[in-house]
Amino acid sequence: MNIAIQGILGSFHHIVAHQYFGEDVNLTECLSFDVMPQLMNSNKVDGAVMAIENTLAGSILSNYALIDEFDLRIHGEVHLPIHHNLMALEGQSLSDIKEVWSHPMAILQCRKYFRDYPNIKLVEESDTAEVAKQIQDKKLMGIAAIASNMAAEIYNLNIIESEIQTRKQNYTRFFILKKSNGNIHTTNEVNKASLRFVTHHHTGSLSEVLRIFASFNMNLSKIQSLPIIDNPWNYSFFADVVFDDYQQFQKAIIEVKNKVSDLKVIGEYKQSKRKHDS
Ligand SMILES: O=C(O)C(=O)C[C@]1(C(=O)O)C=C[C@@H](O)C=C1
Repeated sequence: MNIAIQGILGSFHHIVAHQYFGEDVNLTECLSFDVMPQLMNSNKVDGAVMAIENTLAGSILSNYALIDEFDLRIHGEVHLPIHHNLMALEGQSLSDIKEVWSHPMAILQCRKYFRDYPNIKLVEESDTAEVAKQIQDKKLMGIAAIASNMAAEIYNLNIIESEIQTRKQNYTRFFILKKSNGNIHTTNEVNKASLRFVTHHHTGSLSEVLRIFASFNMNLSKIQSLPIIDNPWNYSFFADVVFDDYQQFQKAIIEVKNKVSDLKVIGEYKQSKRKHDS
C-alpha cells in the first residue's frame, strides 16, 4: 500500500501514517497538500493522510476545499497529540538563532512563545521535518526548526527548547483519505460520518437540519462553513456526526436530503479515540 503524506520522514503526517497503517506502509512524501488529490486521482497512491484541524490553530479551510473540489472520501481519522520543539545544530543556543523556519500550522501553534523573542524572524516553509533536514544537510547556523522529537532524532539536531506550543495540550486531527471509488482498508465498525450540505436561504433552514440530527440521536461533533466559490456569499456546511445506530443514521440522511439543496456523505468511519496526553 502506498500512502501520500504532507512532509517527509519525521513530519507529524509520517507519525500518523505509521500509527494508522503500521510500519510496512510505503509513503510518498509531498511538500504541499495540493499535490495529494492529484496523486490519488491518478492512482499513484492508494490514499493520503491530511491534517484538517488543530486545537490551537483551528481548521485548515484550504484542506476542506481540496476534499470538496476533488470529491475525496474520508476513510478514517486520527487525533494526534502535537509536541513542538525548537531545534538547531549542536552547539547553537537560543541567542544564536536569527530565524525559525517551519510549516505555517506549526508556527501558528507556537506564536505566543516567540512574542518574547521579537528579533527572531518566523519563516513559513513547506514542512517541519524538511526544515530540520535542511539545517543538518546544509549545516545552517543561526536557523532553527519547529518540529517533532522524531525529526530531531532522524536529522540529528539538538533540542534547544521543548513544548513550545501555546498550550501543552495540543492536538491535530488528521483524515485518512481515498479517492471517491478507492479502497484502502477493510471496513471498520462505523460510528461517525462527515457530511457536506447546502441549505436553502430561508429562516431556520440550518436549524431544521440540526434538529433532524438530534431527533435521530446523532451528536454533532463539528460544523464548519465554507464559501461556495461559484456563488459569492453563499456557504456549504461540513458536519461531523457521531452515532450508535447505523440504521438511525441512514434514516436521518433521508430526512436531511428533503431539507437541503445538496447533500454528500464524504465518509463513514470509526471515530478515533481522543487520547489524553501525559
Ligand atoms: O509539517 C508537518 O510536520 C506536518 O505534518 C504538518 C502539520 C499541519 O499541517 O498541521 C501537522 C501537524 C501539526 O499541526 C503541524 C503541522
